[in-house]
Amino acid sequence: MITGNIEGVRNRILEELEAIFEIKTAKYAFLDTAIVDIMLKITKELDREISVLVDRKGKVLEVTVGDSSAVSMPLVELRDNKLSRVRVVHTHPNGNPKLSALDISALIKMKLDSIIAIGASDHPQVVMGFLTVENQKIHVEATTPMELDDAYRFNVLDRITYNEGLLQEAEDLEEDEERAVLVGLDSEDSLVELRELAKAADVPVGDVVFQKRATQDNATYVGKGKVQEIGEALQLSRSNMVIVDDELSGSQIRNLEDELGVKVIDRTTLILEIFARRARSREAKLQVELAQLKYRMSRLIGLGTVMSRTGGGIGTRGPGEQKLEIDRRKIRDRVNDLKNELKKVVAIRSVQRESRDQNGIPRVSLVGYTNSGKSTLRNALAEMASKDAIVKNKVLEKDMLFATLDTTTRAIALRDSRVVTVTDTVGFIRKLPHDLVEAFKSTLEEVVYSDLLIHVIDGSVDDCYSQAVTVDQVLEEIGAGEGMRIIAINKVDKGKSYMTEELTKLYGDKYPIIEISAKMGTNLKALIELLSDTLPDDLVTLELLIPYDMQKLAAQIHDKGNVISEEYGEEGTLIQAKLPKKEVHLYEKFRRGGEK
Ligand SMILES: Nc1nc2c(ncn2[C@@H]2O[C@H](COP(=O)(O)OP(=O)(O)OP(=O)(O)O)[C@@H](O)[C@H]2O)c(=O)[nH]1
Ligand SMILES: [Mg+2]
Repeated sequence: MITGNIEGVRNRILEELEAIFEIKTAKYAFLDTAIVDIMLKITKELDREISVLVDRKGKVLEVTVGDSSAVSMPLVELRDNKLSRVRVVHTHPNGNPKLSALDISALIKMKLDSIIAIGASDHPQVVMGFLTVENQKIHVEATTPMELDDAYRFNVLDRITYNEGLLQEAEDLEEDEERAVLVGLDSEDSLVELRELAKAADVPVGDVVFQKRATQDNATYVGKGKVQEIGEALQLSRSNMVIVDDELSGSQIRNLEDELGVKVIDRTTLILEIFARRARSREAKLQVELAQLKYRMSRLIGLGTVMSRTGGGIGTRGPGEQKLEIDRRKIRDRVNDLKNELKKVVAIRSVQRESRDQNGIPRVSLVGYTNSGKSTLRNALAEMASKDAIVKNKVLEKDMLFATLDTTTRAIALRDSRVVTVTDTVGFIRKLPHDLVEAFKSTLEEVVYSDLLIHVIDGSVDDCYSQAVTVDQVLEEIGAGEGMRIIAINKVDKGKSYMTEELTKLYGDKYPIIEISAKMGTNLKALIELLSDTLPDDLVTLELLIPYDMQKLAAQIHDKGNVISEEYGEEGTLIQAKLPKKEVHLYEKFRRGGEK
């Protein structure tokens, strides 16, 4: 009996198909040539797919008209790690032998021995897909398209029994782990970065699909054909999630999810997710949650407008719409709570900042593209020049994006015993969602109020120039474009990209440039020297008379400042010295001529 979509199919054709049941296929071959001939002939006549179910002995169990997913499974018990002992061989009327997303999902779901597609054209080619095991996971392997003759010579049985062996040996096959297919339009570079972002969020990447086009498709971001390709990539790489390289509207997300049947998230959502995982201070956590909620709300509104445009008739305020309303209200409430809490935290912080201001300690901030080595540099400087042990508090330095989410400040000592604070900041990144720049403004406020910025650049990558420009843009945007700056070209131990020359052209006239390796400690002393030279001198010249019974104090002055002259008088030692401004109050009682 022929199954499937046989409506309107003439008896003559059905009879020809019936003949397939009588033809036995040799054990090792994928299908007998006579069967393939009939399948190809009828596919052409009907312009429909013909599908044949064959068991491992070469016996045909079913012949179906229509797509292969319509094949009904024989009653085979599918125990774990065992294949179904049947394979599906079918034609593709469009002539393309490549396995479709449906083919692959049938292979996996029915644990078929194999799925084999024959492109029905004047020059038919064959692709075979098999289940195998890779890294403790079920994996689909597909052959490249073969000529029919080669396909007949291919020993399918060998391959199947070998793979089944692998399946049986494998214990605890992991299946439900998240894995993503990345999709982008912009540039391949941007996709490389998206891959790094996915890594930072601990999401393995199954495959990458790129479409060169200038604008997004309003409905599905990429074009129709690409959506199908994404579907295939999902199946082939066994991924269960799509990450898109741009911001999507609520309706784009919904359309893609409908068509692909997996979770779809956009670049911003991914970045927010990473921020959420890395945020450590109360303030950063609040800011991230706020940004996430705002973003989610804007997507909900997107959905809402779609609904109200299509609605207006029956059931305009159906359960879906009401739920959206409730969601929106809940989010709005939470946003207000967060904003209030954030205000308090920010108030506390500005008090802290004021007290630091009064200390008169110059502030240095490390800025730079993510992964440029800011945290490594801050640690190295702190270790080298810290005055007390408390400063040893190490920050996360990982080869991951956004290892640092909080601005973390440490004190270090310069020449002349001057102390400066060095603040590590969040790494910048291209296409930083605007909401996020807003949300992080108070974290970056530190940067705005800094006396000097050290712009750390990973000089080992060719992308360094455009990364530096991105950083400049963000600095401009937050109002930190002016002011003193040192350009630190980092990672020189890894070798310099030719693009560092362009950096010299860009910055050479404006800022001092120094090449360093934060990791190896190369040139860090010189960097501290440069800092001492570049920062405004906050030393004050004092004339002091120190009584002879207070020689400890005299020793301290030698320690902390630069002694210009020293005379021994009747009442004590007359010292002229440069001392840090903030310590002036310690010597108030002994001052002679006052500040100079
Ligand atoms: N070879 C080499 N690697 C370095 C150097 N400096 C930093 N790295 C490495 O680069 C990676 C990133 O360093 P981080 O200090 O975390 O970079 P970051 O700029 O703080 O990154 P974010 O906090 O994500 O913005 C780490 O694996 C470091 O070990 C260097 O001078 N040479
Ligand atoms: Mg860092």
